Amino acid sequence: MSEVVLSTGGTGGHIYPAVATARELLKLGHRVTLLGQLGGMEERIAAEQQLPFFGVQAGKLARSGQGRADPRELLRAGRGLIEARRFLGRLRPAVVVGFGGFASLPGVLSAQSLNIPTVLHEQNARLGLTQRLAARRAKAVGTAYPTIAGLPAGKGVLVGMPVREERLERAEALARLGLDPQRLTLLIMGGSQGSLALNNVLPEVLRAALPNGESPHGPVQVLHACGQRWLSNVAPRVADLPWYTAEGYVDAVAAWSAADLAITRAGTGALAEAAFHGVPTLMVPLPESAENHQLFNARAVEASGAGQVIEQQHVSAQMGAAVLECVAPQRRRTMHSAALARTPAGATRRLTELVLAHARQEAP
Ligand SMILES: CC(=O)N[C@H]1[C@@H](OP(=O)(O)OP(=O)(O)OC[C@H]2O[C@@H](n3ccc(=O)[nH]c3=O)[C@H](O)[C@@H]2O)O[C@H](CO)[C@@H](O)[C@@H]1O
Repeated sequence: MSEVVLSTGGTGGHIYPAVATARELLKLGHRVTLLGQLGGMEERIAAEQQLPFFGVQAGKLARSGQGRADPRELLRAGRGLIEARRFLGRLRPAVVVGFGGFASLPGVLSAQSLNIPTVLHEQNARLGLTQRLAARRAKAVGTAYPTIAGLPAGKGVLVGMPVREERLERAEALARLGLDPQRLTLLIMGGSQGSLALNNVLPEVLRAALPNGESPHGPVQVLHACGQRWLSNVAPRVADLPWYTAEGYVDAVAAWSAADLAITRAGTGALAEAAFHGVPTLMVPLPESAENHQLFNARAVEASGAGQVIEQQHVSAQMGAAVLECVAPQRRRTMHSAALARTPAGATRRLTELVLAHARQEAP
């Protein structure tokens, strides 16, 4: 049995893979602690999931990946390093796993300074800032994509992105969501908060592209997960369209099980779920994502044949035609197979195995 510390925080994209790995380690009889920012989202999620948590201060080393950091943030980062070092020095875990994001930095760098083995998980197709600082001294970097920009040679091991490996029958999923089984289902999912840029244009673009919800390849319905705070803006604009449903937040397992095609941002969480469910995606990368990593994610999926990139400034002009092309049966089948070929099934298990392979053996 090993003591494992999982260092994570900041956004769901960094936290949920850590939670999945922690659960798998517990199942195997190991001890785990989540290490993150005091008062961060990770502290709340750890409590909900009943996982032990240790909080330290954390600070951003750069503003959105560019520019100089705020000196107060640097001070917090420095204090976090001292606090994490003290904690790890006492606990002496067999391995520390870093999931990226500024909140994971104190745990990973202080583990490396104490010669505790570290393994990283990079969720995006471009190595994030925290991971760049830690990759050279890490034992290995588990990756969600086959090729990662900025990764030192010989460190990467493709494990995939941990996702909820649950699937519903299409008919059951459609019934749960109150959707019509006779229509193809187009899911719009902008990320956990929705996407203002997609919300602003897609209702009108799709109204024009799919008159009465009809396409040359059969009737289509839209399920638009627009984000809770945008619902009062989006819902009235589609209230007269019986084939267009706007929801603040949808049950992701049901939505992906029902979908035949999706329009998404290019966060790895959503893209990995799309692959698990075999759903082709028209991806609109978030231009403001740190160091434009979503464009790297989207290009990787596009290269696999499972999706198509439409940059944000071209959504109004190009999305309608792209949807009509992708509902054509032959194109949809090809993209569906390419999506399934990217399945992240087993990612949690593979990452856990990688972590344990580098854990220091306890003295007999
Ligand atoms: C803005 C930003 O920088 N986002 C990053 C963040 O993703 P972030 O966590 O913001 O977004 P993702 O697309 O990765 O995941 C969104 C998650 O929300 C769920 N969902 C969404 C809407 C809904 O109605 N119901 C629902 O359940 C989706 O199923 C998915 O699991 O971390 C990811 C992994 O490091 C990165 O790839 C993303 O680029």
